[in-house]
Amino acid sequence: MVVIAGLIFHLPINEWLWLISASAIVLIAEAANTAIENLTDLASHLHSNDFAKKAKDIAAGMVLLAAAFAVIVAGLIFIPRIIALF
Ligand SMILES: Nc1ncnc2c1ncn2[C@@H]1O[C@H](COP(=O)(O)OP(=O)(O)OP(=O)(O)O)[C@@H](O)[C@H]1O
Repeated sequence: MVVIAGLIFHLPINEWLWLISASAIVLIAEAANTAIENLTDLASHLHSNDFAKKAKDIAAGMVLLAAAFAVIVAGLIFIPRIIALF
């Protein structure tokens, strides 16, 4: 959707770089989160453990922060252009 919107609005190269960077950060955070979840399950042997809970919650928070950053970047780029359409 972001790529299609970027093509429709003919974004300049610097804004494409922000969008690509934000998307890459989300994918990297998701990959790190998945790796941490798997390592945590391995280390905790799938048993309930406070350290395992904290590790998974912090890793999930990392993805949330990355997603929030991507939403802010996309909002700053697209909201003024969408408003200008009306
Ligand atoms: N071994 C554990 N001990 C204690 N709490 C755990 C443990 N494993 C998971 N939890 C808690 O359950 C929540 C969900 O864990 P889960 O492994 O399903 O991760 P998830 O964030 O739902 O992963 P996914 O990315 O697959 O959706 C964690 O955020 C954590 O709070």
